[in-house]
Amino acid sequence: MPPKKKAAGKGRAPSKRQLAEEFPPGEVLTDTGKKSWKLGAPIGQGGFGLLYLAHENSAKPVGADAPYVIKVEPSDNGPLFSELKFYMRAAKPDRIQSWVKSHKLNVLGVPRYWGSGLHERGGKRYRFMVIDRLGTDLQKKFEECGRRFPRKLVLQLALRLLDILEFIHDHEYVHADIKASNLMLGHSDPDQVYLVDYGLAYRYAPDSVIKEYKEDPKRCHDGTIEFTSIDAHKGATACRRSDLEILCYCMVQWLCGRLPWEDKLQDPLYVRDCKIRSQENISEFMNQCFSSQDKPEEIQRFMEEVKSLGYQDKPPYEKLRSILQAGLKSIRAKDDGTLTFPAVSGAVSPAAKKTTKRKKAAAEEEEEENEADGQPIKKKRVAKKKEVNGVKKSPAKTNGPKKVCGTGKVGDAKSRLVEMGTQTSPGLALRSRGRPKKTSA
Ligand SMILES: Nc1ncnc2c1ncn2[C@@H]1O[C@H](COP(=O)(O)OP(=O)(O)OP(=O)(O)O)[C@@H](O)[C@H]1O
Repeated sequence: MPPKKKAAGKGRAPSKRQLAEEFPPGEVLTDTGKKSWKLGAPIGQGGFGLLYLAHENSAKPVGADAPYVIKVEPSDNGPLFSELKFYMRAAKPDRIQSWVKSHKLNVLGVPRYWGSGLHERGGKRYRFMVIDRLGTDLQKKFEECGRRFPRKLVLQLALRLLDILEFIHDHEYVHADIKASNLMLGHSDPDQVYLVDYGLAYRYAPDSVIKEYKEDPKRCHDGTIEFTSIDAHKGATACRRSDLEILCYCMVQWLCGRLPWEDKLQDPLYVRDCKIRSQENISEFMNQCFSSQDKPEEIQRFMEEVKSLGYQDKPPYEKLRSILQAGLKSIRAKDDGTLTFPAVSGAVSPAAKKTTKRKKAAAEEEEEENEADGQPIKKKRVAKKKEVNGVKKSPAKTNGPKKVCGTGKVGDAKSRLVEMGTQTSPGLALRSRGRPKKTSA
């Protein structure tokens, strides 16, 4: 990550973090490999930047069928930087292709990286990254399905996620923020699911040397509060077992609608203790979540297996797959490669909370600035004007997990978007992927 901005001197106003301005369709960006890309309509907004449809540069305008997206952020914000590192190390198309081949997969749900670079406009510098364009996010599907996914679908999603996790773990990274709003269906193939948002991804084994377990009180509860791992609650950096533990909580939420600690997400110690207790007595946890007729035995077995993993252990991916396959067999289902979402209209849920590495860094940076200015440390901000480039926007609805401990700026940016549509489609108002506005811890 580029160096953090130094704290402003006493008496100086805190420096303002920039959000990317909206570029007009047709803007041409040239990547570090000298390849030119043309921007189309913006289709999403993240914490610090915008996401546009894109195509290789040509005389034609970029249409609704564009196969790529470009994420653009002001270059001195830095947040795209760590995500970019992941994509450059792990997600080059030939690397993914050879993994798919050697592991006999049909597809691997990691968006491919096509290029990146710096772009200047109006005297400002922007960082950009080109990746595959994807479709709807699973949080939206979850809400549409009345916050329940059928067992077959959950087991299929978990099988896809095991493939993805095995790949990213093998490339020295853990994701650390798996959840429905970070899972997106393919744009051209909605039966594929992709894990996105590597802003929190952590390189747990740089140059194959696995990090030691170490608790850092400043990092406690990193991640999305309802799903984050016990390791993260304790302030340890994420490891391979953390990703699997997070996956367990996602599966349980998808199956039964809610996790037992969801009523008190504003109390991270309570959430941590509930998770510790559930791990100590998985059978009791299952009783809390499921009725005796609905209890999915494979989830309990999966959780027992994950619980047995040490901090540095490599997960037994194949064994975990076979547990999920046994679950499918027990309901006389097969992983037939089709993801079927039942059509039920569901209510929008209360949002949960999260701290991301990038937002936490931003919060810390802002704290430094405030401290240096002699101002009280604020983690929550009042929403700012809801306007993008002169166009008034309604605040985005939050239908997914929220982030804890922010500057408020991410929420501000997202609150300028309108939530619409079922796909990230051009012409629709921008919306966030169910990633929620932040609140203070
Ligand atoms: N590859 C993609 N194809 C299509 N839409 C995408 C893709 N990746 C992300 N999006 C959409 O763009 C929005 C912004 O994504 P982005 O990863 O920048 O933000 P975020 O994850 O919500 O925020 P942050 O990473 O800053 O926490 C998402 O909410 C999603 O709807």
